[in-house]
Amino acid sequence: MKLEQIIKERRSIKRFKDIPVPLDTIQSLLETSTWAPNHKMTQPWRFIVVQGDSRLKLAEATRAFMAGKEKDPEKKKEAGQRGYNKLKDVPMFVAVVMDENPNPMTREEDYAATSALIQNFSLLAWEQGIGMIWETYGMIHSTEFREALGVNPGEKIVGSLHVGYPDMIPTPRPRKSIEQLLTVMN
Ligand SMILES: Cc1cc2nc3c(=O)[nH]c(=O)nc-3n(C[C@H](O)[C@H](O)[C@H](O)COP(=O)(O)O)c2cc1C
Repeated sequence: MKLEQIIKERRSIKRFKDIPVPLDTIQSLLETSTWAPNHKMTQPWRFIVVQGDSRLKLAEATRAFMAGKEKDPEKKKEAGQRGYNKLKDVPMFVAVVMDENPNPMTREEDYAATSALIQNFSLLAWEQGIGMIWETYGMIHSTEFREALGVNPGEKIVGSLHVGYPDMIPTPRPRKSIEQLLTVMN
């Protein structure tokens, strides 16, 4: 596949086949992804892969987080179960974690570099038939989720990537035309 085709055909995937993703493939794709541009070469990232039974830890953390947002006991249970169900069948999670640099400008540049890394990863995976969705749902900021992943104070979860072999590839949402977006200054 040409790069142009990979960029255009990649989609965010929410439904996955019940097939595990090989860890060595993911490790190799992450290694390649780290060749992202990075001002001052801070390399602020690390990765936490969650597979097998450990996935249920994240599902349980999500149950606790979602339940905690409701007051009514019945709604609590339902919200918790919805949260649990959203995560329980995800074949693999890759949490991309970034050091939060005390300098705000470096922190912003680090976030940009980490985002470039995630896009690298997503495109490389797509080339191998592996799909993902970059999730920034509320619980990535919660104590429950952070503790379940072993994320330290001073670290930001930039994305919880749900990774697996696509079961359904959604129709793309249209992009603005380049004519709308481009200003040329001669
Ligand atoms: C920083 C970032 C955070 C995202 N967080 C979520 C999310 O929490 N939930 C979700 O459904 N999609 C999330 N997405 C995926 C977007 O919804 C998706 O990229 C967009 O709808 C375009 O679809 P496509 O990726 O298939 O082209 C996120 C994307 C980015 C870049």
